Amino acid sequence: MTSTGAPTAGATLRLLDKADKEIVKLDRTIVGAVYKFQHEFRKNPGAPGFDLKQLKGHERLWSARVNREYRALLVNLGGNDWLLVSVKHRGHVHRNLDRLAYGINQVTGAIEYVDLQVVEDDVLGGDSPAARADAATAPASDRALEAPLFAGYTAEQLADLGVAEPLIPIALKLTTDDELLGLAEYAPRHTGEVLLRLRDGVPYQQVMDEVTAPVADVAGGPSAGAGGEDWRAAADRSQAVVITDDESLRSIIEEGDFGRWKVFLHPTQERLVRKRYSGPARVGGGPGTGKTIVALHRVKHLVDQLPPGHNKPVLFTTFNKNLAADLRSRLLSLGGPETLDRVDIVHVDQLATRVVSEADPGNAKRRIDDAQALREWRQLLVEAGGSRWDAEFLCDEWNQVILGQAVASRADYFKVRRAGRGRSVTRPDRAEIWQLAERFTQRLDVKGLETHRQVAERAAQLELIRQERIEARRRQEEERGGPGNIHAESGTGAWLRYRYRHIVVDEAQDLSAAHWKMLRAMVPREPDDIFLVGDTHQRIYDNQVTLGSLGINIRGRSARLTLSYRTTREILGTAIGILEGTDFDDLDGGTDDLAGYRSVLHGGRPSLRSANTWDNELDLVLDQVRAWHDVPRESVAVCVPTNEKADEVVARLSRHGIMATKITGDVARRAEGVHVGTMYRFKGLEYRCMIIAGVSEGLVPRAAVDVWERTDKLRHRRELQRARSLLFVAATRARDALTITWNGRPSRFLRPLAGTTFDR
Ligand SMILES: Nc1ncnc2c1ncn2[C@@H]1O[C@H](COP(=O)(O)OP(=O)(O)OP(=O)(O)O)[C@@H](O)[C@H]1O
Repeated sequence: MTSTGAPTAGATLRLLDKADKEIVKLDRTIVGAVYKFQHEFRKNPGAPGFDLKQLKGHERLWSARVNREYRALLVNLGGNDWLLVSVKHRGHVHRNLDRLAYGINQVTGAIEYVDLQVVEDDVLGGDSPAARADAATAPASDRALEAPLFAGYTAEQLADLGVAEPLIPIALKLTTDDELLGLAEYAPRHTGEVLLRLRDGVPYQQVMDEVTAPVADVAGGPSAGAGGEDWRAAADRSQAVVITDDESLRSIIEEGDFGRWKVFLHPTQERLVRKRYSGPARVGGGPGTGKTIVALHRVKHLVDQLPPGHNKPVLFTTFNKNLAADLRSRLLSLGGPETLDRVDIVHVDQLATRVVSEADPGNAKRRIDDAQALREWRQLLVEAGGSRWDAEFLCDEWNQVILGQAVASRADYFKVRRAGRGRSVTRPDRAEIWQLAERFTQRLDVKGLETHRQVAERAAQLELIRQERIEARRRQEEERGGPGNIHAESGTGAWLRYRYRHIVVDEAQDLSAAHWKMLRAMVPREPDDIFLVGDTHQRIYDNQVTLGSLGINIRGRSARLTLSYRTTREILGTAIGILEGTDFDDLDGGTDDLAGYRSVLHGGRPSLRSANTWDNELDLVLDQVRAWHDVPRESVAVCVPTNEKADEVVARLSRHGIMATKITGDVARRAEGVHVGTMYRFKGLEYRCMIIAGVSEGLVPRAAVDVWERTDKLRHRRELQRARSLLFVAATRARDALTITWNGRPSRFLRPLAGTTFDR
């Protein structure tokens, strides 16, 4: 090893993705020494205590002393710019100098580091077939024992896909899935993704298109970085984070997996976050692919581009109050108060309420949701002595047709198109329905009630009027050669302007047409105006829209994330099984699917368990929760189809000394004990261990749904789809373990999982 005239000024220190995972496994005292090390190293890497040395035979790899026993391994990016790739015992470093491999990936252009000794010893197990086969001394007969998993590919083909070069010989010798999963856990992330996709049987070209091409693009094409000279630029393309203060490393290490999203964006996520879009953009993708993470980073990115000020030109909105509260705390953790100060975070119905209250400050009506509105319809029909129409149909007609298309009069209702409504109605039918709708609105008025949908429609209209006024003024001023979109409102002297400069929407699949109309009118049609993330496979409210027809044109600005960070491959397989045989839309009149959806995480198979009665099923739930005794209670959830069942689960767990809390609209993430709730409540949340109970025929889907089969086939299909998506959402909340239980007949949605082990 050559000693150097190491620099004396302060240094930039970055941390490579996965080095954190290695550090976290070290003894606590060593982790403490690493914190101290990074603090001192950033001040002066040349300080004698570090004994900074270039490793023998390595052009860019250096070692620095963390304590007596441990060494930090650092890649020098040029000058005083360093990348921390590993912390290892000094004995290991000395013994394995020729086994430490690093370089710039020829395809992704990112820096990768691999300790081949660790791969063989820890990942493959020193005596695994692959490790044995890798050793030059291994007898040929051993190597022939099992067929290698990637026998059908050449080293060159794997290299073209971007598999880390030093790992290719090992990859080609892997013979079991356990070895492959071990390698994927350790290897640079892209390598793991490629190999797992190939192993899943995905054709070579498809892996190239779906996994490699999106990342190769980031590097500016497959050969970017091939010269390998510009290591700083390569570091920018790598999954690495600059350690700016003492807290940054500590927060990654101590928050474990929960803190990684803040720093290690996948290149595909990063690109979506930073891109300039010429108009509205949409990011789709299956559960747990980081859509919310992308939305959070996007908001921060937009704020970072703003000129200084004290206003809030960025709106960050989502479907409900709990989710909005969650976005607020995560944005605070990501960007600090400076970011939060420039962002209006509010859920979409609250936003609509704000608009309506501003226009009509005296309005003291109480807002009710769809379920309460349906109850009002039922009562109205009882009081009216019945009708040919049932409450569900009328409620839907009122929401989708009368409110949805802003039908203001009887005459308009006679003319309105009812596209997408399964049951056709004649002119006399329309007269009858209109009369009932009028009675319904009067009833709400008298009771001082207003549905969220009514508020959203009214807000949309108010915002459209406001937008027309702004645009009219803008045109006038342009004619006069005046300024942009700030205008004195006639008569009042007040300034009238667009409410926001950028809007970012999470859970976009559940917003209604009225919500979109309102949002569209709140931002000028300029680049980066609307950025929405969502997954139509997770739509659990009946709000199918075509964004293009609502003035939100996402054509050509639509992307999809496919790598799940939450769910294991095993859970994902079960969840996808639930959706079998159904089609989904893309929010814009086309179709969407989960092609390429995958995970590199690995865990136990979901357990499917049946009981004779609900009471016995409650015992199964209790046993399962007890079996997860080593998991913090707050990371365990039980999800059931009805409120009553949620109460019963809470009661059963509590009776046996297990703290449990029912999650409601007001209580979610921070509730103490095991979280219990109906499926709707779990939207957007995640847990380490999850039980979905009560998945019996008659409950999932509700028995009432099949009534539509005879009278309204379209509606029947929609209701089934919604129930299926609800179960899908629930199943994909689980990070590590999933148990599904039922009593009596299992739900028809579990049928595609028949191949899975059903435990009795
Ligand atoms: N780049 C990343 N690095 C580490 N963790 C990540 C990354 N991206 C996402 N995650 C983690 O993956 C999990 C899922 O992310 P997120 O909630 O954003 O997914 P989503 O697509 O919005 O999911 P859903 O549609 O199910 O609500 C979270 O725990 C998040 O912290």
